[in-house]
Amino acid sequence: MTGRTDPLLSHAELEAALREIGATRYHSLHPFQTLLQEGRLTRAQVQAWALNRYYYQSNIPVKDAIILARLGTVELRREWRQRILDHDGSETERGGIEKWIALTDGVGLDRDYVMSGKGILAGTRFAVDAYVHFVRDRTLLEAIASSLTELFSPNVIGVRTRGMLAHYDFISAETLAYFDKRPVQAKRDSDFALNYCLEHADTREKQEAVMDALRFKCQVLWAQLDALYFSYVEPALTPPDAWRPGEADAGREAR
Ligand SMILES: O=C(O)c1cc(C(=O)O)c2c(n1)C(=O)C(=O)c1cc(C(=O)O)[nH]c1-2
Repeated sequence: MTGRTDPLLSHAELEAALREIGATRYHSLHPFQTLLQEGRLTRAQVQAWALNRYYYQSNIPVKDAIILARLGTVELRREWRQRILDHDGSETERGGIEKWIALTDGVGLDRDYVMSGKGILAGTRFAVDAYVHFVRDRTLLEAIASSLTELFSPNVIGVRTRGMLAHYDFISAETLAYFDKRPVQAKRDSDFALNYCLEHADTREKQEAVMDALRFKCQVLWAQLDALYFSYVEPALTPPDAWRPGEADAGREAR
């Protein structure tokens, strides 16, 4: 057992501890992720994933704007604002949110419905809102540490994209274009966040807080896939108010 009064970890030890948290808790290990990348979901189940994940995507620049406002120097803000640009885009470049809408278009969901936020699972909403509130309420160090799941995302994105393209005839490379730039962006962002955390966690207590923030964020991602699994795979108990297969399906007759 480790405690908050244990000695300070070296940078290498803290990094190894963070990587161990990812190796045992990241959403790449979730059964829903396995089904998704192995082509074992129906089109409707993939639609449920795309619809719910839009809520995560659309809140990423919101949480980054909260962090931005808490950063005390021009250099740090300049670094962090790139994250907001990546998602919100600009006059000349499509951002991640727009590309996610291309993804939900691609799987046949009505875009007004997707953007309205209607039909998303309560589990999705609670998990994503908890992430936004975490970066607002905790220390800046914890807020930055909670983005460290991105250390592990390039790998899962590669496996997921290759798997989906290979297994689903309704998925094209254009539909998944959102993921093209993410591994490079995620590496840049997580390298920066990791260095920040290694440098600023200068007591054992802060190092433990960084690890706890990463565990929390793994739970934010895991809980979203739990909600999808429970509601649309097994036992497939779709809650009242949640999207149902066939609803908002741009590929079929509107009802
Ligand atoms: O596809 C994925 O598995 C995945 C994971 C994560 C992550 O680990 O939080 C992010 C993303 N994608 C992503 O696209 C993204 O923009 C993103 C931002 C953040 C963050 O916490 O700031 N995580 C993630």
